[in-house]
Amino acid sequence: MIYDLELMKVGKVYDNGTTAVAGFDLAVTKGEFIAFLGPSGCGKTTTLRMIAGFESISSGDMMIKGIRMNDVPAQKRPTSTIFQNYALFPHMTVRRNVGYGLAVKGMPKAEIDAKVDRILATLGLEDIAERKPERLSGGQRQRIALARGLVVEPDILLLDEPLGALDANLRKAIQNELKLLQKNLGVTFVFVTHAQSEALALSDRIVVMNQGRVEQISPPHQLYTRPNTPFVAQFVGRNTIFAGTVKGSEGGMTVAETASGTLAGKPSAAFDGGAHVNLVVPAEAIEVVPAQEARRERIAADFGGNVIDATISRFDVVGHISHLAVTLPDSRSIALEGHVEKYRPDAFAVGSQVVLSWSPEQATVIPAH
Ligand SMILES: Nc1ncnc2c1ncn2[C@@H]1O[C@H](COP(=O)(O)OP(=O)(O)OP(=O)(O)O)[C@@H](O)[C@H]1O
Repeated sequence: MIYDLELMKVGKVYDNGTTAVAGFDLAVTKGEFIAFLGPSGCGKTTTLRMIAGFESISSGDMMIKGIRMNDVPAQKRPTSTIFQNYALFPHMTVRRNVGYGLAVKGMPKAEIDAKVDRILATLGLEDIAERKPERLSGGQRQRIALARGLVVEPDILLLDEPLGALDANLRKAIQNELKLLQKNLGVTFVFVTHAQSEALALSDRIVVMNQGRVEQISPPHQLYTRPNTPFVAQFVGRNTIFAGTVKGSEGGMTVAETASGTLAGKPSAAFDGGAHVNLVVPAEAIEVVPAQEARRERIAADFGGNVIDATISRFDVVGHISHLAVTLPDSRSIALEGHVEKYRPDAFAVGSQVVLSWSPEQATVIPAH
């Protein structure tokens, strides 16, 4: 199979000796929307720049449509890049900004005009075609940058935090537009972000990076519900992690002994008895029951043994949502929420005892390291 983009053990060591990226493996099919997600400094931008050709590749191979690109200069690669600041030319009209990439390639004017008109129409920019970008809104400038990237008909569009300069509401609106546009055009997008909500909302698959390495590559839902590593469990979603050692297996679930008792979850790999593991429990999976109502054994039976005692340490109602904080016996605090009908203020007073439980299916057991 020929992929649109392939990274094979790609690495980057900067001249000062900094290893920014190591052993990066990824295969992207045509039309996929891929996000690189990770904390500042994890190597997302470096990887994007190596794909674009703005940064040399220190080791490994990078292929686009089966052709090795390591030594192909940036302007000869079938990629376009959109930067966070959009890098628009302030003195040029929108139309000239969008057509610039075609003009430098020496394309005849009539052909440029036809392509520019088409992309301006696709992005709803016809009405501002003769204006200059400095007089336009952030959202409009973002669309112009997108038009400029797409007009050259790249195989792969590379986007470096392209929504970072927009305010929260506009960001949401443009996210939806971007996703629709990408699906309609069928162009492969590789997108860098440190905002997990953006990666989860937009991508077909997310590459989570940490200290120059790939931690996990998964579709959003899987990444959110089934983290493979302790880093991903902490970085994505709202998970509580219980460290423990494996006792055995029961009905396909791994049972582990933890400081909070014997807990069970779905294994992410095969574990031997005694193996050090982390049991990852998403906040969404946790049920809170007042202790006086709680018939502990019944709940333990219903939830495959997963029961922990806790104390309510905060309770606020915002609109129709109750926001709870519960304190575990080991002093950790977990923030939870639910409809006010489910978590009623009178039943969950601050200081009252509660029982937390979750179904083992919804917890994931991962290696501790
Ligand atoms: N030109 C450079 N020379 C030396 N080191 C660099 C250079 N550019 C980046 N680095 C280092 O490489 C590592 C990865 O940086 P990179 O910019 O790729 O991370 P990032 O995940 O994109 O971060 P951010 O979200 O802050 O942009 C960091 O340790 C950074 O300090």
